[in-house]
Amino acid sequence: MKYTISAPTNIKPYKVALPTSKSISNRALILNALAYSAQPIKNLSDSDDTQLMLKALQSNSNTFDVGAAGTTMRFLTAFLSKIVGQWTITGSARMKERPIKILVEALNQLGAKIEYIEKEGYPPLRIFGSAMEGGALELPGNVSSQYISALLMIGPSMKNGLQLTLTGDIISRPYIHLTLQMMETYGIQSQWKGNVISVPSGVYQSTSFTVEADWSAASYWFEVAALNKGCELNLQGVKRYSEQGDAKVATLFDQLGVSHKFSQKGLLLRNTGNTAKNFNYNFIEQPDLAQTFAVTCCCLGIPFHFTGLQTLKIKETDRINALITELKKMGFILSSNQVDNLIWDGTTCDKEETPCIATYKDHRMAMAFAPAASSIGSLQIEDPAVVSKSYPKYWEHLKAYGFEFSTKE
Ligand SMILES: O=C(O)C1=C[C@@H](OP(=O)(O)O)[C@@H](O)[C@H](O)C1
Ligand SMILES: C=C(OP(=O)(O)O)C(=O)O
Repeated sequence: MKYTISAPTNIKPYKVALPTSKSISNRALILNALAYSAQPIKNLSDSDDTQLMLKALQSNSNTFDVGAAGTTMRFLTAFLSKIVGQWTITGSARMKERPIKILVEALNQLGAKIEYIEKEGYPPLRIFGSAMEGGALELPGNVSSQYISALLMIGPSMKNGLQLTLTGDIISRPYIHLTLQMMETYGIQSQWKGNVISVPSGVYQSTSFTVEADWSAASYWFEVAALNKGCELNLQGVKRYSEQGDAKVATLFDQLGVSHKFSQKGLLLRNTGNTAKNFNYNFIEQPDLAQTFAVTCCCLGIPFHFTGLQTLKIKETDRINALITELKKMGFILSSNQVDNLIWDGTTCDKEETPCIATYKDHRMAMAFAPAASSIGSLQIEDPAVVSKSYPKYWEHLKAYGFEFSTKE
């Protein structure tokens, strides 16, 4: 299925009921389970990734399919390792290509027993769960922070707690801080000094928890504001002092012609039209924002140099190549060292008349490209249902704002 999306003809102020964060929801579900808490989590995300976590935690089966949900795969692998029994965990075809060896080796060193069912280093996994000893461990911090968050959350349940020494350049740090901060909400205080994180052995306390709105989802609305002259939006539910690293989107978009103001009524965005000449940024702490910025900068004609993208190749798709291929259809020639950067120096080529954007089973490809209809008139988005991974109501909200849609099978 494909959507053909056309730019809104009438720009009117719009209030966006943002979805809540899948990252926070999935941590809350694991911490609630570890705390044996019967208290409900308020505002739990309606995303596929969170619904898959919920289903797994409520299931009586010993086999789990987590689809394309990275956090669900990584957090559940650690969680199941400390529960006595034999478990199988699998996922989508792409999940079977996303590495998990660092986490598996760490868990095995801490006393778990995990085997690869198909390819060494990748899901599916067979987990023989048991009580874990814990203790000191060295772990690369430069591949995925999700391995670290997964280990930290089960740290208190290990006999000797956990002392993780992170090696290499630590990526996605805000997600690790988010984990530690949520563990503290559930009664366990850890320490992060230099590259060592220490978690004491202990017992989580049951608590009520409310999930806040998702700053990564908010980024697509900053893009809408940047690409529509006269645009005024009111984003509901985002916290000003959030632990979500993607909250950085608000100040970064100043350079892309969007002002923001926190008020009692919500976060107010306004198109100012004042844009920078170039945009250079290191996305090491906000990897999920890279696609939003690449598409916005191209549409605004702002050359860019992005660094810190070393995790993009192992996400839902190889996001570096997906961006290069799809932006070319819109007339923009990008380049990359195929490791950690993405550059647009302003070079253009002929644009396809109505570009048909492939989404590679990646929700963020669909969400980042759709607002580009405002700058090129119209475009097509393939497999639009992918957005349900983090933001199921995205299309409904874009329609309500004024984008026009037609469907093709
Ligand atoms: O912990 C989390 O909730 C996440 C961590 C990040 O992954 P990496 O640590 O693999 O970069 C991020 O890209 C992902 O969307 C969610
Ligand atoms: C990378 C992402 O998710 P995950 O790694 O949890 O699948 C994402 O949502 O952009």
